[in-house]
Amino acid sequence: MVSLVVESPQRMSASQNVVVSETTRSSIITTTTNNSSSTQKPPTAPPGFISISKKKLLKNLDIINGGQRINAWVDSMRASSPTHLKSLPSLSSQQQLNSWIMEHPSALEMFEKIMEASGGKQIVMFLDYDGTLSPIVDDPDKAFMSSKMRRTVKKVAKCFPTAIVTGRCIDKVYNFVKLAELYYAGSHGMDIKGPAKGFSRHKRVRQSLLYQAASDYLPIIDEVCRQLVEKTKTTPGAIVENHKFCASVHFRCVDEKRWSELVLQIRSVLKEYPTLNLTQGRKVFEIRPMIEWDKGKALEFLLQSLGFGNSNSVFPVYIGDDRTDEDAFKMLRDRGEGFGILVSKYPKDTDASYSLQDPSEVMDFLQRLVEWKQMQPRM
Ligand SMILES: O=P(O)(O)OC[C@H]1O[C@H](O[C@H]2O[C@H](CO)[C@@H](O)[C@H](O)[C@H]2O)[C@H](O)[C@@H](O)[C@@H]1O
Repeated sequence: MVSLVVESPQRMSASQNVVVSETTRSSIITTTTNNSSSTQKPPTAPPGFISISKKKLLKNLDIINGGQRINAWVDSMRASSPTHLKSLPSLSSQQQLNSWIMEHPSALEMFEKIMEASGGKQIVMFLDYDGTLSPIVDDPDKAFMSSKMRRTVKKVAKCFPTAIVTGRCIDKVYNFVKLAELYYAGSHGMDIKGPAKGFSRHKRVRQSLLYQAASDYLPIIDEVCRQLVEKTKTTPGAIVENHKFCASVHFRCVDEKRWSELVLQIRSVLKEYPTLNLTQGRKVFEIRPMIEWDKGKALEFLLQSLGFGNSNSVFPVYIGDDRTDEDAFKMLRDRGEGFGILVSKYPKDTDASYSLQDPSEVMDFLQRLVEWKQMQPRM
């Protein structure tokens, strides 16, 4: 049994409540209601009991429940984006790593075998952005991809239909990638665009809209982002990003001592929005509409748009590093077509079949893919 370093072990909804039984509590606390008439005095509690109004009791219960939830969030924040296996004894961590690698071998080492498995089917490439095409950095606005990576992705797109699937909004990711020939699924797949008709390699053309799964949420996300900016401004290092159909609150640069304060701030905003979900990525909270749509659904939608809906002649390959990429890995496993590659140096619980260590290995893999394609006889 391998014990794993999991980036965001819990997927919790902001509206999920830990239920504390009132029956148990009533043995130590008696409650009084606020709707008793002004002439009626609330009954006094017998000696040894505390008298507390129902309103106050509910508030206190919420603090107790909230406290438990906040600790769970902070634990999960601590586990997010591990950078080393320090907490594990070195020998066993090496054994764990070896055993994980056996289960999720390097996509570079298995390259020939993977290509053999594609068996002449149409390869379609899906690429996550942060941590996959660009290295993870402190400032999300400075997550640039290298020119070499851009040239490589450009070559990949000449060989195979290629899509960027990201948590960021399309405009932001486009500013980093700058390739009009790609498909883009932004806001965790809730905003999908394709290369514009009449696309020219020489001039920038607007992508054409294919699907927006959460268009109703646009004003809500805008409002929530404004409130989150306001609420978190007293927490140094917190960064709020508006991704149009979803939002992110970064804690990579927030002092660990202030994490619970940040969770409280986020929760105090989200409690007014029961249709939004709170999940966690790499040192980031993700706020998303509570709808049945994710990167896996976006992948399926794109395959359908490309004419491979029920086809068994397609071989999709998805490369990603984060928790939200798991929905796409799972989709491929369930379809029994293609496979996922997880970008990680550390063992993680994943539905991906293969692994690559970091964006530079992703680039090597993509380059080999292009070379392999160029060697194939033309049909
Ligand atoms: O789906 P992705 O493209 O992987 O987007 C997920 C989040 O990526 C970005 O945050 C991550 O990268 C930042 C820059 O390297 C890093 O500072 C942060 O800690 C990472 O979580 C993006 O800024 C987020 O909004 C996305 O949700």
